[in-house]
Amino acid sequence: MPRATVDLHPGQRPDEDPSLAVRNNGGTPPAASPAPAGRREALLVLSFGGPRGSDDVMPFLENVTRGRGVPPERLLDVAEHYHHFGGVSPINEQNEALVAAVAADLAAHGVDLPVYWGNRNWDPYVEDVWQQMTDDGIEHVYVLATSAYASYSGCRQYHEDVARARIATGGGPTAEKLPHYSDAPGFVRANADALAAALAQLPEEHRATARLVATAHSIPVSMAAVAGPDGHAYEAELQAAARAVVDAVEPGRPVDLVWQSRSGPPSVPWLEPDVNDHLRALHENGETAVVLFPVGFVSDHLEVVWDLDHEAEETAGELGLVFVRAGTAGTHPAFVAMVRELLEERRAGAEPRLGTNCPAACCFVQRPAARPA
Ligand SMILES: CC1=C(CCC(=O)O)c2cc3nc(cc4[nH]c(cc5[nH]c(cc1n2)c(C)c5CCC(=O)O)c(CCC(=O)O)c4C)C(CCC(=O)O)=C3C
Ligand SMILES: [Fe+2]
Repeated sequence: MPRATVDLHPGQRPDEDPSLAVRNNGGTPPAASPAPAGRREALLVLSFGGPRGSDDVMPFLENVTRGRGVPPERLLDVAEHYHHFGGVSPINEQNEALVAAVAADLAAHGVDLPVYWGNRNWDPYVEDVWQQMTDDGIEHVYVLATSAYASYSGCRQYHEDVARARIATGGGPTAEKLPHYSDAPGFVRANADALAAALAQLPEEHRATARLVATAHSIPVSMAAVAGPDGHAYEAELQAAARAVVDAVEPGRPVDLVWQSRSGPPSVPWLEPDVNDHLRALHENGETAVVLFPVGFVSDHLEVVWDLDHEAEETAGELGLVFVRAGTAGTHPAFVAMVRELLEERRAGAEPRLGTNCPAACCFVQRPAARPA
């Protein structure tokens, strides 16, 4: 079966072969050569997408889960979460705000580069924005995925989105995905400031003792096993990010990493423990207050505003746990500046200091075949 992705060999550059979709350096540093002078370049913020109203919800969910073996009961459940907000996902507004903040920051720093936005699962689709960039004469695109971590869902699938868009448009600009950035100082700073603000919201008597709990989207155990070049990079990067965020607030304070928003059929194992089970365990251990910080998400997605602010908060309430949920990176100036730094590092052809590049072949997951209708 043909694959809709293109792998580069270590050290190979997309410029050498315009049919190659995504520059991916095979785990070696990118070639230390600056962007060719006069090349028309752009930044693309590439995201997940989300519905804009109730009529969009089911078609959006069908886009997300096509061929993924997600049971219909789970889909109806998640549809209800969206309907609770009038079918409007918060993610679109958040991406618009990020694009505006990044464009303003680039302009303020004299970087003359247009910023585009496209999604995997909903309008504006990546295929359409690719056509737009082609029509605008863009020759090369740097791709910022709105996901900070390794894994098929958070990294590899965004490479596939670019490849699909290039196939749909017969080429268009060459592209390189900026590295995932969970360890970039700007990302850590943004999350640390949010965590500090959340701690400050706690009643005084709980501030020093509240349990700090980082959360991230659960993924299937099989997907976690092949994340990153040596496997398990999703969990490892999350552990490191949770640690770094807490250390920036209060060095050495204990932190737990737990999982939220599991999907898929119950028969398929996903990363555990679930955040709600973890809250119960904390309560049994005598904890009285908890600060949750969703370091696995770059903005307050539906999973954050529903699964944490509604479900986890309710669990905490039942247990009598004092509960505060910290914010996400969003448009924190340090996070916005990080985007410029990642970009400038690549444009200058400098040795990369920030982020992690996945080798071309990692994070592949053998998907179950689509179920017959
Ligand atoms: C690792 C990861 C991220 C973080 C990295 C990244 O950001 O890319 C993420 C983000 C997101 N996931 C989102 C929404 C959904 N994810 C689903 C399903 C799934 N997610 C998975 C993983 C991840 N997902 C997986 C393994 C599945 C099972 C199906 C499959 O194998 O692909 C489903 C189907 C219903 C369900 O079962 O939940 C929905 C609706 C939204 C938009 C939210 C909004 O509207 O604000 C965002 C940002
Ligand atoms: Fe998801």
